Amino acid sequence: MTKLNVQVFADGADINQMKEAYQNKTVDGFTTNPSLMAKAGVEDYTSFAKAAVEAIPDASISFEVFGDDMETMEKEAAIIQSFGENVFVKIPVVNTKGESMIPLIKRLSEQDIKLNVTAVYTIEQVEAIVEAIKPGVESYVSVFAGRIADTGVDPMPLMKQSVEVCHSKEGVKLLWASCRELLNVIQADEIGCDIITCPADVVNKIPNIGRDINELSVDTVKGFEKDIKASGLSIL
Ligand SMILES: O=C(CO)[C@@H](O)[C@H](O)[C@H](O)[C@H](O)COP(=O)(O)O
Repeated sequence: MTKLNVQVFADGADINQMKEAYQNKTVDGFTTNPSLMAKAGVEDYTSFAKAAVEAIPDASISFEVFGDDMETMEKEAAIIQSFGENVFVKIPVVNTKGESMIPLIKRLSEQDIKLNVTAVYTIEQVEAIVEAIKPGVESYVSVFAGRIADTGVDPMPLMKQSVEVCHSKEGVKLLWASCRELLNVIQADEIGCDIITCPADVVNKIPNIGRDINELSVDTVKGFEKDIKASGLSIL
């Protein structure tokens, strides 16, 4: 398989899938978010996070605050940070009212809290976040490339510029969020992006990287043949 420089994280909140990916060493780290936790049926945030950290004691794992104001987020950040050394606290760059969370990001980073700043869509946001982070504190900037692509806009120019800005500060890594397909892993790798977080279906396709495309026609018709046999259908 082609050697990747980009680190691949698993994006999800299914504890069994997370444990399996950790044990099989298929990914380098993990990210969760409130929507993924709801989808996975998480019933108790703290129990879920503690169980995840117990199962994954030494790989990066991000948990997001739920609050919508800086005071609540700051209290939640202290709790999330206490879950483990390998935990990154996800803070959105703005709240639901569109208010900037940059003052909080600066305050938390100054306390050496490892942050994953999320919901990032513009180079101005990337610049402000990187400016707010304390040099040397390991931190991620999560740019939602897939959701940008969902609007019909090519995210690549922003991702390339973001690599430059993030790497201008010691400790800051660019994280490609909302990955849509395996091709995004290759794109992230080629531009020098540090991390891409992928849903399980993309993680499962990683072994396909470097596969000989010439084999695919025969494989495809074999698949059709299998389904024809299973269906019992015939033309003649
Ligand atoms: O942790 C992060 C980003 O740091 C991720 O969980 C991030 O929230 C997710 O990749 C995105 O929310 C997924 O986006 P989408 O596929 O739902 O559009």
